Amino acid sequence: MLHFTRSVQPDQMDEDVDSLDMNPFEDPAGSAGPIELNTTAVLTVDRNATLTLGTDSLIVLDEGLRHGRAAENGCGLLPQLSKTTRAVPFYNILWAELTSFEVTIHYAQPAGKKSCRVGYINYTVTDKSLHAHTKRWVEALMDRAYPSNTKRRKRIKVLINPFGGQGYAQSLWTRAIEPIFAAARCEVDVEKTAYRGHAVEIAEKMDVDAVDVVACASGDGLPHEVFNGLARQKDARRALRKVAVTQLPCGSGNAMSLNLNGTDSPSLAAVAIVKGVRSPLDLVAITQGNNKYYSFLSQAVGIVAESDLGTESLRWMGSFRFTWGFLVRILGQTIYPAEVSVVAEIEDKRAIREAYRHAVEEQEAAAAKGLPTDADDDSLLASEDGALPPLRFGTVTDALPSDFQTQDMPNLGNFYAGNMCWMSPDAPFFPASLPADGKMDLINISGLVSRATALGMLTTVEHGTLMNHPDVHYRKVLAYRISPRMHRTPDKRRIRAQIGRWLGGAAKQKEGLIAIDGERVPFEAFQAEIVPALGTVLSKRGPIYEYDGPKSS
Ligand SMILES: Nc1ncnc2c1ncn2[C@@H]1O[C@H](COP(=O)(O)OP(=O)(O)OP(=O)(O)O)[C@@H](O)[C@H]1O
Repeated sequence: MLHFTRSVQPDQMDEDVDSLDMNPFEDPAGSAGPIELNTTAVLTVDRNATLTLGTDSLIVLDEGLRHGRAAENGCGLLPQLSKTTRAVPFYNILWAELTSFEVTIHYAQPAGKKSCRVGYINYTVTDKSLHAHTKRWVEALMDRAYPSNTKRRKRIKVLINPFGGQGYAQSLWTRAIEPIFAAARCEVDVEKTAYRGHAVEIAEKMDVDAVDVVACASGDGLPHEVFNGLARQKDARRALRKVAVTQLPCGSGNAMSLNLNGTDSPSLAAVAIVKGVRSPLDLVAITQGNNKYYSFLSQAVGIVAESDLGTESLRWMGSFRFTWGFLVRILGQTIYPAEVSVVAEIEDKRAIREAYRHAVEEQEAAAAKGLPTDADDDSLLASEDGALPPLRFGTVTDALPSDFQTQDMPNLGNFYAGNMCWMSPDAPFFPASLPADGKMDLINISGLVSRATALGMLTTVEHGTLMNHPDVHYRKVLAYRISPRMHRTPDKRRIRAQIGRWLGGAAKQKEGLIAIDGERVPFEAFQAEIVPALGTVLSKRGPIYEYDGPKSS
C-alpha cells in the first residue's frame, strides 16, 4: 500500500555564485514521447501508483498526487509531466534502497536554475509477494542511476580552502554540498587547508589506494596544488592515475568546475562529482629556473595576466576589476614584448575545428558501443613505470631543441595558453581545447591592433568566437618557451603610460606578471610542454569539456 510521498525541504541554499545558462536537470523524459515499458520496469506500489523505469527517467505515476498529496508536491518536488505523473531523470537519482518493505529514493531536486537540494520519495510495499520483484527493480534503478562507467559511493577527500573566493567555502560545503554527498552514500573525509601549499603536502602524503577523488572546495588554486602534490609521490604516475582531482566551485576562479562539471554552482557540481566519469587530463610540465611543476589550466603573459594579477589594488570593484583592467590596457594599447619559441602541431584554424569534430564523433561512437566499467586501471599501470615521464623537450635551462620555431615579438599584446575551454563563466577563450588530445591551445595577439579591433575582439570572447578573428593567432602546440621582457616606454609617452598604469591598478607594479593556473610566478623565462593524459579528473562526457565546441563563424 502507498503510505506517503514527500520531499525533504532543507533551508533554501543561497549560493553566492553565478551559474551557466544551462539546466542539467532538464527532464529528458518529459519530451521523449511515449515511453517503452515492460513489466520488469514497472513497480506497482499501490492500486493507483506505479514507479516506472523510463528511457532516461524514473516516472512516478500516482493518482494520489491529484488529491491529498498534491499540495506537498505543488512546490516543484518533481518535474511535472501531468497532475498525476512526475519524472526524475536518472542523472538526478543519488540513491535508492529497499529496507524491509520500504522503497526510498533520494534524488537531487532542482532549486531554481542555480542549485539543487536533496529530496526523497518513499513508498511502502506491503504486498509481500512483490518483495523479490521490488529488490530487482531497485537494483535496476541503481544501475540506471549509476551506469557501469560511474563508481558508486566514491571515497572522497574534501579539501576546503576557508579563504577561497569571498570566504564562504566552509558554509557552502555544509549547506550545499555535504547533504548531496551524504545522500549518495559517498565516504567523505574533510580537511581544511591552513596555509598556502598545504594541499600539496596533503596530496603528497595521501594513501592513493584509500581515496578515489580529491574534491577541492576552493578556486583553481587548490586543484593545481593537488596535482603537484600527487606528482611528488614516489609512485607519481600511479598516484595521478588513481586519484581523480575535482573542484567544488567555492573560489573566485572556478574554471575547472565550469569545464568538467558544466557549472560553477557548488550543489550542481556536487551532483556532477557523484555522477562523474573518470577521465584522463593532459597536464602541462612547466620549467622555470630550476623549478619544475605541472599546470592543468592556463599560462598567461601579457594582458590577461596583467588584468588578473595586476588589478589586486582594485579588488573593491569585485569581479568587474578584470574587465576594467582589460579595457584600460586595451585602450592604452599596452604591449608585452617577448621572444617566443613554439613546437606547433596544428596551425590552421579550420584543421583545428576539424580535429575537434573528429574527437566528438569518436566520443559518440565509443558511447554508442557501450561504456567501459569504471576501474582504477591497474592493468594499465602494471605495464607502466611509476615514475613521471621524462621531458621530451628538456627544460628552460637547456639549449633550445631544433623542433622549436623562434620568433621575436616586440609588440606582443596577449600570450595565452590553455588546457581547458572556459577560463571564467563568460570567457570560453579556448573553444577547441580537449581534455586529452595531447596538445595545448595557444593564443597570440599583437598589442598594436587598433583599439576598435581590440574592443571588437573582447565581445567575441563570450561567444567563443575569438579564435576566428583574423588578428588572433590560434594554434595547437606541443611545447613552447617564452622569454618575456619589460617594455621600455618612450619618453614622450611616459606620463600617459603612468596614468594608464594608475587607472589599471598597477601604479606600484615594478615588473611584468606571469600567471600560471591563475597564480603569480616570477617574471622570467619559462618552458612548457604537454604531458598527455598524466592527470585524472571526473567529467560528465569523458574526453570532451562542457562546451559545444568551436564555431565556424
Ligand atoms: N588557509 C589558507 N590561508 C592562506 N592561503 C591559503 C589557505 N588555504 C589555501 N590557500 C591558498 O590560497 C590560494 C588561492 O586559493 P583558491 O584558488 O582556492 O581561491 P581563489 O579565491 O579562487 O583564489 P584567488 O585568491 O587566486 O582569487 C591557493 O594558492 C592556496 O594555496
